[in-house]
Amino acid sequence: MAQKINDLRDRMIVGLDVPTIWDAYRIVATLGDEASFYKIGYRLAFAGGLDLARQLISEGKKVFLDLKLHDIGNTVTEGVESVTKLGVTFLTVHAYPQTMRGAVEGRGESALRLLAVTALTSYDDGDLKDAGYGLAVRDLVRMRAQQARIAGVDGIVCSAAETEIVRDVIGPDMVIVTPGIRPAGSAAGDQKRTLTPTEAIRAGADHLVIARPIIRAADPRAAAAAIMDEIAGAA
Ligand SMILES: O=C(O)c1cc(=O)[nH]c(=O)n1[C@@H]1O[C@H](COP(=O)(O)O)[C@@H](O)[C@H]1O
Repeated sequence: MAQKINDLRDRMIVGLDVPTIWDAYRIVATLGDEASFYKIGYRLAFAGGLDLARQLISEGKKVFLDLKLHDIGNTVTEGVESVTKLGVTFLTVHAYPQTMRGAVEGRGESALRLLAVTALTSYDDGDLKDAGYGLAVRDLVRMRAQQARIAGVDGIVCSAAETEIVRDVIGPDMVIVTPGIRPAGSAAGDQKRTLTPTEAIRAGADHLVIARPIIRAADPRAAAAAIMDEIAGAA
């Protein structure tokens, strides 16, 4: 796994889940060298976040564009083709076979890496049942990881609690990206499948996605530094 990640700092991806690009710039300035990789989700993507992505990339940061695309295959292909021109590192799509095949076609030979979201970390077995699924979380994650490997995407988004199952299915080359990370003592909020940074790294996650425990901390830089210390200690 280590060969996929050149810089230990890249293992921490900070979610810029803030309302405006000015709030995002403030966080990036505050974190300084503590963070090298940022995630832009819908909240910012619909509020100037694509320009922010280009700006961050021009400053040497890496960007994960979290759009969780899901549509008919042709529309996904065309959407992903547009994203390849932004220069972002990661893009999320939902792990439905048609969607993933469409996304792989749109990615083509570009440098964009596609991540397939298996089962959202705010879901437990009961939430999946409510959504009409007859599978437990772990079984759905395993099935979708298998389908993702066959479709040819580049990585999996799952809870760190499922890294072992997923690694077993996808082999050593695809990346595993885990949100739902909570340092000991921090509020889970709406997340249901959480692990600490240390547990996630020890379980084999390549990248940890963390938003509220950093961006809503009284001292975001200290919070990010503490998480990086945990990552370095467990890696
Ligand atoms: O694709 C994601 O990044 C994602 C997938 C998932 O299953 N769960 C999940 O929380 N996320 C994202 O990861 C971030 C987690 O944020 P916090 O719970 O505040 O750390 C949010 O931006 C979510 O949109």
